Amino acid sequence: KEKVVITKDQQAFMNVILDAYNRHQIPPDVAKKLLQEQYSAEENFLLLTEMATSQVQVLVEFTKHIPGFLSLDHEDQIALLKGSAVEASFLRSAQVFSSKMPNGHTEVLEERIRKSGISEEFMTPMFNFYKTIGELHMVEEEQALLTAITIMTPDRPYVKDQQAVERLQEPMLDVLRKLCALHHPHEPQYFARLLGRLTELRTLNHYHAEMLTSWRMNDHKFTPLLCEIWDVQ
Ligand SMILES: O=C(c1ccccc1)c1ccc(-c2nc3ccccc3n2[C@H](C(=O)NC2CCCCC2)C2CCCCC2)cc1
Repeated sequence: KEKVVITKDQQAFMNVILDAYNRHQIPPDVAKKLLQEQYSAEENFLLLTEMATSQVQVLVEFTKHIPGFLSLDHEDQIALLKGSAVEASFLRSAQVFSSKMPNGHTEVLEERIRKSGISEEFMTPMFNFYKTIGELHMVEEEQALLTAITIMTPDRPYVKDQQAVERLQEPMLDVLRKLCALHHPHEPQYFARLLGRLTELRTLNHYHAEMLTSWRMNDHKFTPLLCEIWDVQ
């Protein structure tokens, strides 16, 4: 059984990503707000668009600190951000949902989300994703790396130099694999399960526009940034 060793360079690389991740996260105050009271579908949709708009802004800041990102072709930088923003917001939502809350609060939060206005058909896949992410009990390094790996996915639409993106994603996958072995020594399949969540994310991404336009309310207003990111309107 070979000893898993994280090199000093990998540790430094990891710290850059973790530091950027912790500095660029909107506070999970959306959960607090939701626990306070039940809002109408319109108010919830507005809350979602506000949260998602500020999350895209912090996602750009986080991404700029991923080693090598700023040296990519500028159009590819945009293609990677555009291609990963929805997945990053579901990943962040899952992390907010599975964060430690006082007893019974998660159930209230789930109830509020179920009644928020999202159409029924998307509840199961969304909560399946949230619960399987919660069951992984990721440490923050794993959360930060998983978000960075999601962003640095070579086969997003319109990416021209996929090899350049692969070269940036690989070192992050290497560190993540080692971290999984170190933090979850009794779960040899943990790394594979983590990457399996990225496949689930792509499924959610696949029907995100339909999810948004099927919110149970009439005119759905989006900010210009979200129209761009969400492919709506
Ligand atoms: O329909 C959705 C969608 C979004 C983007 C693209 C396609 C569909 C769609 C709908 C809800 C949630 C969603 N799952 C959550 C889990 C826990 C806590 C809040 C959550 N939310 C929403 C939210 O604010 N998410 C933020 C979280 C920070 C990062 C940006 C996103 C609120 C919005 C107010 C009403 C209740 C849920 C997440 C997603």
